[in-house]
Amino acid sequence: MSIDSVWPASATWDDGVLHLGGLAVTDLAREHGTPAYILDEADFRARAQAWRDALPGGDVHYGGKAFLCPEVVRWLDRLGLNLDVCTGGELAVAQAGGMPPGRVVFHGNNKSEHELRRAVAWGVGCVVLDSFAELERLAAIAAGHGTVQPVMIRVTPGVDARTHKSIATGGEDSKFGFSLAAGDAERAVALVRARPSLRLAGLHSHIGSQILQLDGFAEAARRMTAFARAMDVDRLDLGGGLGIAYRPGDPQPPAPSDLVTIVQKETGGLHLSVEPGRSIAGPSTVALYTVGTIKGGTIKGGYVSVDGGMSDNPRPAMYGAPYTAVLASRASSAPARGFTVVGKHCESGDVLVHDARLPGDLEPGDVLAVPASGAYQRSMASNYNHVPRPPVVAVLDGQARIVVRRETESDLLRLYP
Ligand SMILES: Cc1ncc(COP(=O)(O)O)c(C=O)c1O
Ligand SMILES: N[C@@H](CCCC[NH3+])C(=O)O
Repeated sequence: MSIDSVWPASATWDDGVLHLGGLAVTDLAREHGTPAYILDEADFRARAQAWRDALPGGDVHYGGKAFLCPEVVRWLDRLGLNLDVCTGGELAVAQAGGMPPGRVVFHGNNKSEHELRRAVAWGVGCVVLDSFAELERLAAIAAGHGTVQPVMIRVTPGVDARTHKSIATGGEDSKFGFSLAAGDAERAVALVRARPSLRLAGLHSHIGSQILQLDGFAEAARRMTAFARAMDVDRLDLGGGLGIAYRPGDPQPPAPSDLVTIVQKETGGLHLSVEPGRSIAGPSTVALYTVGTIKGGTIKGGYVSVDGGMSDNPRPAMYGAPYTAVLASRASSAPARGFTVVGKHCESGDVLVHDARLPGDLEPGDVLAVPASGAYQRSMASNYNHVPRPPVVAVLDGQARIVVRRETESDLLRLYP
């Protein structure tokens, strides 16, 4: 199966049973339970490597918010990727995974004093400044620590990324960054240069996420390059944002090398960094669910309830994100019917797939597979209704390894004094 397909590279089908990393999902579901995220390790690494290869002279910082655990940090480290974190929690995972601090970039529009102190004390390679208040806070912390902290300035370039409004970040009206148009970005450059405890290491922009057309990246690169030249800065970080296909019929996203080529036409000789998250993690992982109940299933549609839901994938409820679900545990020749695949939460909006086509003989106990489940799913999972969060199981060459274990009710009860 091609790496561009909606399924991970190792996916094969044998008599109606999906195999990932050489293992039948029926066996994985039996051993690890459902819901579960099955991560194709080779697929993840290949996508990370494709970014690394696309930008040999620059830096690739994996956007850890898409999905992070210590094992993934170790893979990235060995592949020569750096890491973008945006909270103290993500920083802690970077530390736990052994990422050298100099290869960590620390983001966030409201980093706490405590988070900034930790970042400086650990020696993170770069803090991306997002506000004037933070600039002064960090300058004081670094001075107190007796260090000179490298920083980038996050610039809002005023570019429409053509994505869902909740995940667009580069327009003029954004909670992120310093406005280019209002002159805030220029003022921030001057202020950083006036603070002996800060060193300007570059300029940053990130226009949004799940972007499938490259023109927004090109426009951002054009504006950022002009600004960098005007400010005499020679390093640009253009953030993440490349989208993925969620359903078999979706347009194939551009390759990392396509994006880099387009952007480099604008940035000329400037040193370039990128921060891909979704395009590495998203397609690598398949979510498995077990069918519990079925209602209807007519031309008008019925409901298939599975054992997970908006707690392990809030994206359909939050962004109207489209997904597909397929029967993955047996062959069926029954004609397909329309179903809404829903979760087990007390919420009518608890929908995983709005317009699934599933065999009419679907029954409780069948396993459904949802591809493209690796980004912003486990990382955004919640304990709504006191549901323990699912595990992430990495598969490779017939071996399965738990890289995030399933939460238990004891984990949840431990919170209560
Ligand atoms: C600053 C920054 N960098 C990188 C990313 C990763 O983006 P994506 O997962 O869309 O590649 C994000 C998330 O949108 C971000 O906010
Ligand atoms: N959580 C969003 C992406 C946010 C990107 C982070 N800045 C999603 O699920 O699509």
